[in-house]
Amino acid sequence: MADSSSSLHPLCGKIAYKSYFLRAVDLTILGLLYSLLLYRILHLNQNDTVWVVAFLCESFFSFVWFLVTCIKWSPAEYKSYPERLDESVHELPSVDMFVTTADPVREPPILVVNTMLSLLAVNYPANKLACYVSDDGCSALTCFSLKEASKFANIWVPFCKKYNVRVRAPFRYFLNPLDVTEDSEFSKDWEITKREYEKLSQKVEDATGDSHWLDVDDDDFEAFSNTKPTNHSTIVKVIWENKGGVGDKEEVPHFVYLSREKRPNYLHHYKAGAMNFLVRVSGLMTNAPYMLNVDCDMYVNEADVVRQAMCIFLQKSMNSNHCAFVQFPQDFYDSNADELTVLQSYLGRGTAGIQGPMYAGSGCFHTRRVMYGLSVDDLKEDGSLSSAATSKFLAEESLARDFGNSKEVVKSVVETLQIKSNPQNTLANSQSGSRSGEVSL
Ligand SMILES: O=c1ccn([C@@H]2O[C@H](COP(=O)(O)OP(=O)(O)O[C@H]3O[C@H](CO)[C@@H](O)[C@H](O)[C@H]3O)[C@@H](O)[C@H]2O)c(=O)[nH]1
Ligand SMILES: [Mn+2]
Repeated sequence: MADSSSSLHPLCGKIAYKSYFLRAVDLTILGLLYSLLLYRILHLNQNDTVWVVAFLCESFFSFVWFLVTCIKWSPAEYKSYPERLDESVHELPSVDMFVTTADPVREPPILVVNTMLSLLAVNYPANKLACYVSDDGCSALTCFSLKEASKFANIWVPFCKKYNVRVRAPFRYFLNPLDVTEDSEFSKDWEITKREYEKLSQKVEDATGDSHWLDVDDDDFEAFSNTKPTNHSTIVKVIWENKGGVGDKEEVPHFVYLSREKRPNYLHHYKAGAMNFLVRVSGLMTNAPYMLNVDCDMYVNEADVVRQAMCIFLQKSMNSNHCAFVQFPQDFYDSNADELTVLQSYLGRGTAGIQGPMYAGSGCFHTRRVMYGLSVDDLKEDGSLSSAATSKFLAEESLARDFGNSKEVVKSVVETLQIKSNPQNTLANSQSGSRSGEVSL
């Protein structure tokens, strides 16, 4: 699907931050720690409990410092060049974007709406993206808010792309007042978009306080009647389907609301269970080879995020199977998260220099094949399955054991494992009969 020419300009590069001075500092501290331990051992008096406890604590700290020194030894960072993507990749691959939410009170719908809007507005061909929101709260209010937000998306997404807005979550973007010296067309558009966002927020707020809107004769919310968050059938709703042509900037990506079946006495496995469900449903609907997961209380703060991830996945100077996931660092605006910055800049860069970053949950792109259990050893140079892997993964029994009885899901898994591009089904078809748990998962 994606093909990159033997371009002289790489799509990404690893920047090393090796520093002999920092290495010397780390080694000196390590040396001092070990001499302290030696001193403790030489003067160890079995009866002095305090001395023994101090020795044990210092031993532990020295061990941790040894690990930290190893991790920080060759720090590095990956830099991507998304501006080179179009010249070296003929056709960008599709990406399924997953948002998980669980509770409309702890995670207010306007938050989820902002996460989803920031994802819909990223710089990437809209017909290559699909956004799926999994709602473990089975909340009609969340569904209603997302439906309203999808109307606003038709204004917000073109606005972001026209003016190359950096932060594409409206609640953050509109925190900054309009600079009056801006050109008039922009300020007019800005005012209109802001007004529309305020209308949307007001609608969501009104609906939160008053459930009368639920009585409205709207088929969309019928599925929520007589449901409890812990006891209900599957609900799948295609809120917006992208039917536009290739590269039309004004298009909004596919957008689907899901609430997986839950029953009392059945473990639902929290976010992991929701992700599992998202992978299966998206496999039936869009089956993109890449997927991104974002928690509903986060948003995309870099519009080029998908293109940046693709630079790393599609870098041809490396083996095409070299990369299983791309993890973006998380940033927090509402808490004092200095310790996270320290973690990211020291340990994050350190692990990036060794093999790659650690998986940290939200903000991570995975290849779908890796999610289905493949590893580099199962693949040939060209990315196809080795003969051992073919018999291991494609045998009927192992497919049934790992992916269940649904023939449709198994078919989509086989297509993914064999990298066969499936003919684009319309979302509405794949959703047929799904109103109350009839989807075959
Ligand atoms: O039954 C559940 C419970 C949680 N969630 C969702 O899972 C996500 C994470 O849950 P949360 O309770 O917010 O976990 P945190 O500890 O805040 O998040 C940390 O742990 C998450 C799970 O590993 C990672 O995704 C995050 O990046 C990491 O910051 C949220 O979007 C929730 O809505 C569900 O979908 N279903
Ligand atoms: Mn959280």
